Amino acid sequence: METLSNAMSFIENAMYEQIISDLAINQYSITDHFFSAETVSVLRASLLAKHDEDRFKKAAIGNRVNEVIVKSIRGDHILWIDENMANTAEALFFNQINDLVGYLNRTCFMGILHKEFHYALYPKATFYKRHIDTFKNDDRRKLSFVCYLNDEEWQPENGGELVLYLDENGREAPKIIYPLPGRVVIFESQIIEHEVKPVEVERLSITGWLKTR
Ligand SMILES: O=C(O)CCC(=O)C(=O)O
Ligand SMILES: [Fe+2]
Repeated sequence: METLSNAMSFIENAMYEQIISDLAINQYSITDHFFSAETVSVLRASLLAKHDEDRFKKAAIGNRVNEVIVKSIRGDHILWIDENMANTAEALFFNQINDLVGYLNRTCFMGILHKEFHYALYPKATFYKRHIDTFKNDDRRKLSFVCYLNDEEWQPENGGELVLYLDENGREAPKIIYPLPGRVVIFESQIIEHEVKPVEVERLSITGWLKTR
């Protein structure tokens, strides 16, 4: 039987603590090697296999009830990932996400109840113009999460930087982030405007949201 002290025992996780403190101070966090090289490599293979099977769709703007495809705003192709149908790679992904969510809820009472994730592939010359991740008719998205699945040789000239438009004492301060493999960027969905710069080389990622209610 589980004793009370077992139930309450808690192992502090330095990586998660860093994320929590970065989010509290800056409203965003960047974590390199959130996923191991092995996990990134199986997730990339899973993304590419499903893309080859033609399962991706052109991404739309708006939420699932009122979406439209506008190539002048975003040009990525996406595929939603169903946790209940996860393959081995996706199960590794969700294990780690669920661990993070459990930690956030236990330590910060964040009240994350739902999550949604999709693969994204940005073909050459596509981009995602400056936007915010919450919808007019739905503000449940609390934290935006992006994980990059590009290969190890990713170069700055490949483009596709994520730019976060931060506020520094009332002045706009763009923060440029390269989509390096295994890197995870988490930010406040309701606050931070951001964009994906045009890509020169196909750019691979998983994007998702941790949601309340
Ligand atoms: O891929 C990224 O860096 C960000 C993607 C994004 O902003 C989105 O899908 O809403
Ligand atoms: Fe976004």
